[in-house]
Amino acid sequence: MNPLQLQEVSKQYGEKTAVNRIDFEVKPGEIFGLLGANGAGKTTTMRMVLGLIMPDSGTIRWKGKPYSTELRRLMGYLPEERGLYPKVKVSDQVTYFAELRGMSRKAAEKSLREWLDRFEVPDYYDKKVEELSKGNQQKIQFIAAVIHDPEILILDEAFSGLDPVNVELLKKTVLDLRNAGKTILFSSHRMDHVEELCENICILHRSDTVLKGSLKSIKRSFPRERVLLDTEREVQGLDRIDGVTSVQKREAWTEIRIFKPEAAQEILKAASSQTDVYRFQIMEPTLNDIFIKTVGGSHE
Ligand SMILES: Nc1ncnc2c1ncn2[C@@H]1O[C@H](COP(=O)(O)OP(=O)(O)OP(=O)(O)O)[C@@H](O)[C@H]1O
Repeated sequence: MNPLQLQEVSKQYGEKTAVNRIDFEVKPGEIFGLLGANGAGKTTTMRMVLGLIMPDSGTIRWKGKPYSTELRRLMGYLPEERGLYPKVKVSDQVTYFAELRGMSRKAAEKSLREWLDRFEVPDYYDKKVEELSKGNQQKIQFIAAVIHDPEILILDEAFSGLDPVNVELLKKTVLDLRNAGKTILFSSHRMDHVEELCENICILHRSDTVLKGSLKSIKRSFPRERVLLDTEREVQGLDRIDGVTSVQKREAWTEIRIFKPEAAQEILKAASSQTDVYRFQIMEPTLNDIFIKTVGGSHE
């Protein structure tokens, strides 16, 4: 039985449907991607998973059981709206959160020191939150979500505000947590992060589920409409090939958008008849392409 199961879960705010019959399960050792444009229903879904709001209909089960306050200890949450107190010391603040989730003060202090060492910021222990940069406050918020070693972790825009080095650090940490068997619900507008981390995804659009399944199979179900071409000399006439939508020269290659699969072979023919071809690749769509195709143009 999977640790997190949602069946036909719906939530209304007055006349407004925020989430409409959402259905998914997350396995242990899995990072599940919850995606959607602004206002699609992601936060509402996460708040229901956390037991902060109750669904109007449908069921949510945590390790096979309905909600109880005991579950709070099982769950860790990194909210999109960060909630640290600026004037309070990191150690007081994080150990307080940990104690709320059932940890002893001593164990929380020990764990906090270990996390700060891991994130290479041991001296933050005695600092006030307001003394830290935004990105470093984010690391502390992350530690506050995981310090009590939760089994189910809900991460909403976990890497926002972080520089590329810190993004890698936190990404690796999330992968380590996955490898340790945690069940992770991951929401982000950064499709490249979702692509790197998630095995299965669900895309919401105006409260409805519009795409769900493994990232691999979703990608295979979309046409390949991008060709990368690198040649000795510039190839003439690519934009006149039937089925070509656009030709864009990048620094190291040319990217050609097509809407007919046959156009790819015509591109190769044209290129090899004119010059040496170093690279010709028909790319599968990126998650970004898929997202824009699925919800683009008509979100809130
Ligand atoms: N407390 C509330 N009262 C009334 N309407 C709400 C409330 N919370 C959310 N909504 C509405 O429910 C819908 C879903 O909102 P939700 O915050 O879940 O979206 P989201 O996918 O998390 O968006 P974002 O990417 O912008 O964070 C929106 O139309 C929103 O206006």
